[in-house]
Amino acid sequence: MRLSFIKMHGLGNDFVILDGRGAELPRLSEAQIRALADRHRGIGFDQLIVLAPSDAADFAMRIHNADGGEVGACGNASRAVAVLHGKPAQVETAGGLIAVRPGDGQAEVAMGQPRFEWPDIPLAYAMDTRDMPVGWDMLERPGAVNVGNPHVVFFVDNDVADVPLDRLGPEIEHDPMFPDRINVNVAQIVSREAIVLRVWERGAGLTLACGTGACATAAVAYRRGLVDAQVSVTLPGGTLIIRHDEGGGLHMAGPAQESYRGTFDLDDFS
Ligand SMILES: N[C@@H](CCC[C@H](N)C(=O)O)C(=O)O
Repeated sequence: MRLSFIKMHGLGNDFVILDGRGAELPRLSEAQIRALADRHRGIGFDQLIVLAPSDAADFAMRIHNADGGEVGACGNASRAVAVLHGKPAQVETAGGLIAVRPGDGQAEVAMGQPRFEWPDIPLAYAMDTRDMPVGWDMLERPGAVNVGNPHVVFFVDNDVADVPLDRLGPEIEHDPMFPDRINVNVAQIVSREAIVLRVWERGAGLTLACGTGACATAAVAYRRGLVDAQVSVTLPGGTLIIRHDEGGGLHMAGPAQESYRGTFDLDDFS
């Protein structure tokens, strides 16, 4: 079966989007998604995004990591989908309803309320999620939050590039403390308005940017009183603006672009 796809990215975090809003698409297996995600033998992407009709919103967005697993949220893909849709919309995700508003080559997303209760992250057992009494090597006392997907956030004094995230990221992602695994954020607070961030993404590894990681980091930093309600978060792929509204809801703004369109034969990836 031949399928059309749209390749997009947000700050270099890249996606293959299958648009099933008009016609029903076959459900891809985890093995098929992994094969498609392979950057040498497949198309290559960090996340596969499948758009579908929704009874609860304008449309639904299903998100799969490169390892095939389905997850609740993807900030950068939400902006990409907003740009593709071309007008404001409510979008149903497994992590909840979000509202997207596209602009010229960029989009804003109302991501909803951050959740800080330990069962909501989830953690394996009760713990203060504002300042967790745990550590891995030089990464200590993180905060945790669920912004539609689970994140742990470490703050470091030095350059985030000095942290061996390729080694510590997978170790923390798979720690039994996180029963659903976890996205691992390492952040440096530059000022009350600016954060520098690197992210090891659950199911995708090191990416050039993670929108939910930026939201999670801003939320944990704001909860600790380290930053103002609006902050810029600079990742290897570029900068996002994250804002807390008066009700505590998170808003993300930043660029997203289409790269190219193509087709593939699903039988080649079975
Ligand atoms: N790249 C994304 C996050 C994608 C999902 C994440 N890896 C997870 O497993 O929850 C973003 O921009 O937020």
